Amino acid sequence: MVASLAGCCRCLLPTLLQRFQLRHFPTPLPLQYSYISHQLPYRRRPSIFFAAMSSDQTSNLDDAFKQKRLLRSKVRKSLKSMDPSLRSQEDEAIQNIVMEAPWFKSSRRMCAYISCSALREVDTSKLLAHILQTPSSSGDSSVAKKLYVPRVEDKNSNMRMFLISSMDDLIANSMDILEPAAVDRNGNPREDVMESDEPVDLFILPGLAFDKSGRRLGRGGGYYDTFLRKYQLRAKEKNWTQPLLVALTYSVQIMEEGAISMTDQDVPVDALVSPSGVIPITAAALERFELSPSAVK
Ligand SMILES: Nc1nc2c(c(=O)[nH]1)N(C=O)[C@@H](CNc1ccc(C(=O)N[C@@H](CCC(=O)O)C(=O)O)cc1)CN2
Ligand SMILES: Nc1ncnc2c1ncn2[C@@H]1O[C@H](COP(=O)(O)OP(=O)(O)OP(=O)(O)O)[C@@H](O)[C@H]1O
Repeated sequence: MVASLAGCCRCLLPTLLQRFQLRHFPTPLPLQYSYISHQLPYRRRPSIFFAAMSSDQTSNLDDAFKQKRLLRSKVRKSLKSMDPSLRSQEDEAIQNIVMEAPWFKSSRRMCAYISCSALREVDTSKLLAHILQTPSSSGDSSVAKKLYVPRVEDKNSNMRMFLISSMDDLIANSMDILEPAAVDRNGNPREDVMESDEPVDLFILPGLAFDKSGRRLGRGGGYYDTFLRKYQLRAKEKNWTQPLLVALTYSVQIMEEGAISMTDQDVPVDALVSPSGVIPITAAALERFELSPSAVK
């Protein structure tokens, strides 16, 4: 059934994309990943764990991490040499595309990153300001959006996402990234998205590099992959629709397919937003972007 949906999406895709003014990269749906298999949480593990893996598996894994490191340093260089005026044009274009998108407008609960300009991340400041002012500007609390943002807990790839209501809720951490304290200014604990009884509709994700089949290269901490796996598990247990995973990317961060190594702990994204438009990848993205076959009259 999945295969037939994929085939169906593929043949309808050009018409749908033209109709909805989206960009298409010819990616087979659903995704087929050539994962390198390993079973353990993969912060650098003590060698006792590696004893359970064959030497081929460990060396494949080491190759994958080595390729990731090389690609990270290549992408960091291209981001550093990006013309600042091009960067701000792209920042503006990407955020406008998101804010105008129906799938963004209809999202009520979101997790998003607080961009760090020193890391040359796609700017989210306008987007976040827009999310935070939505209830007051519309005067209708029923359309209010809830925003959860990351906070690093430790060096073991643990991160939590806390509810904020204002950018004033944030303070710079040791990496100079703004993040919320676990308690608010009155000493009350903030709402942790993992403890919320309502599902997150949308994740806005950062990353260093992406490809058109949804592979994402992060900064190497494993924070997002660990968090997303946990959240997906919670959504499954609660019988919720899985959140849509959308990554923001400058043009120079989009790689040829196959350039990003994947391990089975990496969580692929559903769609990318680049300055040229939205790039839907999975059937879930097509559905949320109202591009499902049933949307064609
Ligand atoms: N804005 C933002 N917030 C985020 C993340 C992110 O990628 N972006 N994270 C996503 O995980 C978590 C924090 N993880 C981070 C991991 C590495 C670096 C960092 O500064 N990396 C340097 C290289 C450091 C080194 O190699 O020693 C870099 O990438 O240049 C920052 C945040 C949670 N919050
Ligand atoms: N050779 C290695 N063997 C085993 N684990 C490693 C190796 N190199 C790095 N790791 C660990 O794997 C984890 C994830 O690394 P990976 O490169 O996939 O992160 P990422 O996907 O870039 O990060 P994020 O999920 O935060 O975006 C990190 O905790 C890292 O310490």
